[in-house]
Amino acid sequence: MASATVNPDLQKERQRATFDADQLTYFLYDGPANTRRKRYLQNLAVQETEKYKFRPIATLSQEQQYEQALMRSFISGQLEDRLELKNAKELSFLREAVAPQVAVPYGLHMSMFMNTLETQSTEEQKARWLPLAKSFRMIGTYAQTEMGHGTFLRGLETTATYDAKTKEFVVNSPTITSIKFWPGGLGKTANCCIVMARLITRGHDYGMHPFLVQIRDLDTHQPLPGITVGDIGAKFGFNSNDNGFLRLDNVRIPRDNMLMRYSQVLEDGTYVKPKNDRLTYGTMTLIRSNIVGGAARSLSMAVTIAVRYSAVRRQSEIQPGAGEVQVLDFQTQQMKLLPLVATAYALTIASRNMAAFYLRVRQQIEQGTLEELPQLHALSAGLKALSSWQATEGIEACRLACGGHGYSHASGLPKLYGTGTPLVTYEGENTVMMLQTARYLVKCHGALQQGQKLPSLMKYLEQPPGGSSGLDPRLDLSDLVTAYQHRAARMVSDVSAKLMSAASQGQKPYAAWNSNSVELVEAATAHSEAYVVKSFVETVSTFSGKLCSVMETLCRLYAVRGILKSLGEFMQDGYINSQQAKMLRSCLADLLAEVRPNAVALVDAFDFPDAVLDSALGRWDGQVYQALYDYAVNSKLNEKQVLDTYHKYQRPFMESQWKKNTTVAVPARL
Ligand SMILES: CCC/C=C/C(=O)SCCNC(=O)CCNC(=O)[C@H](O)C(C)(C)COP(=O)([O-])OP(=O)([O-])OC[C@H]1O[C@@H](n2cnc3c(N)ncnc32)[C@H](O)[C@@H]1OP(=O)([O-])[O-]
Ligand SMILES: Cc1cc2nc3c(=O)[nH]c(=O)nc-3n(C[C@H](O)[C@H](O)[C@H](O)COP(=O)(O)OP(=O)(O)OC[C@H]3O[C@@H](n4cnc5c(N)ncnc54)[C@H](O)[C@@H]3O)c2cc1C
Repeated sequence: MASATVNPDLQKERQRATFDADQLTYFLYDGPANTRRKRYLQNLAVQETEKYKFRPIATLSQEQQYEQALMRSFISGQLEDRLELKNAKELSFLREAVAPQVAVPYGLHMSMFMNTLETQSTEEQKARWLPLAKSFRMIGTYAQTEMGHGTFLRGLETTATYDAKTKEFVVNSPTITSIKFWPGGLGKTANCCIVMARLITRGHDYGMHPFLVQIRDLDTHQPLPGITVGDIGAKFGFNSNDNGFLRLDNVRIPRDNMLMRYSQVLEDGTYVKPKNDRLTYGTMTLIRSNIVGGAARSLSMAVTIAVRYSAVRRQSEIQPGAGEVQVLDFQTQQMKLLPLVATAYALTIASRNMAAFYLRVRQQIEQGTLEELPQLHALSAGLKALSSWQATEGIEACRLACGGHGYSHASGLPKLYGTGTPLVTYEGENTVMMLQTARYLVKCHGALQQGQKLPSLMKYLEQPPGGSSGLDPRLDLSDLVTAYQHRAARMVSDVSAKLMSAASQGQKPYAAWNSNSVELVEAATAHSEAYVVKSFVETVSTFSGKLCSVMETLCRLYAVRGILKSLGEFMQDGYINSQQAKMLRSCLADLLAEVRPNAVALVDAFDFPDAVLDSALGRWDGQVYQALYDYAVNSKLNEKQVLDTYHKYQRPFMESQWKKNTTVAVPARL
């Protein structure tokens, strides 16, 4: 990433780094060869996309955004074919550079639709559908959420009623609230979808199951009879995606359009139960695992922008008369940004472990072993929630840390927030996800009380209550992990005790659950944080040399900042005492100062090309003022010096005001 003139402050930042940022980049992208390949693909994608001179997406109408997103996918498709790309990671790097932070209408086809076909269809169904889906003859989406229900899946109202006479299902949206609402790409792009509907056969309702429903003609793209489909209108962000609605009026589909890998309906209408009825939820679990990595990447982009800008931005003095300083030299600015750099790395590492765990359990499921499914569900739900909360809050904090220019779309930060914040809601609303994790934690606690052994991830709950932390100013990494585990174990134990005590006083379990749900969410958050800290510590311990010491410092910063944010939870049972709390506060200041010289190198290591950051403030060369000026000059409003609106509205308005006082003498020039 060479540039003719790099801002001297950024240049100095890079020279003063105490470690080789490339080594960290190699870690992030799995070695030098893969890094070179990633750079090659992204450079190519950027060069190709630049030819189209796309206008910034924020300046476009909803229709234009949708059109631009489709064009970007078209460019990506051409490149993918030319390069014969198959590898999932390579595809994701290419697509990231062709459509940076653009929610493309085929997103749901390529993720949830394909995955549901692959994991929930029989071999015969796969043979029938996958070639059509892979060649984009079928373009699908995942239609689960309805107007009335997104979270409570047992409340879905869409029905698929089996008609044994014709060997068909009749799929129906019986009420306004049963209309499918929100699925990505559903409005205008998809010609079919997985409809999640309540299966009814022989008069019995078996709950939510997946069905393949064609909604548009494969040739004319016109909606089929019985289908009312469209776009749901402008949203907070994501406007390049045609999130849609779908109303099904007694639409008939063949029996074998039900995805029958796990449960089946035989020709005579007999229902065959799955081994575990939660297997139907499998696609959501995959996407939740992926969201952890997506959240980490969005936050990494935001901190890259904010840290580089803070190194370039000079404003105010620290020492009177000594000249204006880089705003990154203010301790308060370091406090805003450096823990977020640490968070970006912490989540990146956790997401890798999450992905590996997902793959392992998925392989077991393929072989019919479901033992680790509850653990996978609990971990993916908790990490999905934690990572998307931390990333969303972090992106907004980065925007605020960039002052006025952060508010401009030129900063790239509003776009990151717009595509980042729905992660909190979709694929399982975060509070609801934390409560799922809490449900598992309480179960584990109960199992422990009965003397059962816990799975490895939960072993830490076995530690005896009480005790005190060994934390001292050396901030031993294992002491930090133990502190997080102790806090989570204590919170799980406390809230479990409350539930048991409520039960012994005759309170119904559901009522006790609800009246303790704030604490349950807190306990699940503590558990998820303990996992992230442990993953971070275990990973940095595998580094060596200067990189190791830089990453250990960053890891300490993440952990110490987290303790101080929730200090009450660590001190409640006296595990951390007030002396240690004081000590941690001064350690935090030291850690900020220690990370400061490496701040720019740490974000450089994420290796985002400028086009991916799409930010005037986050440019690699630091030429932010020229970029901001270019962005301003290119505003649509500047295309003409005097706009038609001047004659249409402004002038008549001014004249109406002049009439009120005709005696004012108006000079030719002011
Ligand atoms: C790019 C992306 C675009 C976006 C796309 C979307 O948003 S698509 C739309 C995304 N929409 C959403 O994400 C919707 C979010 N809502 C849901 O996922 C569910 O309705 C629910 C989990 C909230 C409750 O479900 P419920 O009422 O059926 O559950 P319950 O609480 O009564 O628990 C029963 C048992 O099931 C277990 N279990 C649950 N889930 C899983 C799982 N995945 N795996 C394994 N197990 C699971 C649970 O642990 C419990 O086990 P236990 O303790 O009995 O042994
Ligand atoms: C950009 C975007 C894309 C989407 N894409 C798709 C898609 O492709 N396919 C699809 O099917 N859906 C999609 N969705 C829908 C999404 O999955 C749902 O919005 C999500 O699951 C949350 O459900 P909800 O909207 O019903 O929220 P609600 O459940 O109504 O949440 C409202 C509030 O109620 C609280 N609440 C609800 N239940 C509980 C509970 N049990 N305990 C405590 N609090 C509770 C929540 O915490 C929240 O604060 C998308 C949504 C968005 C924003």
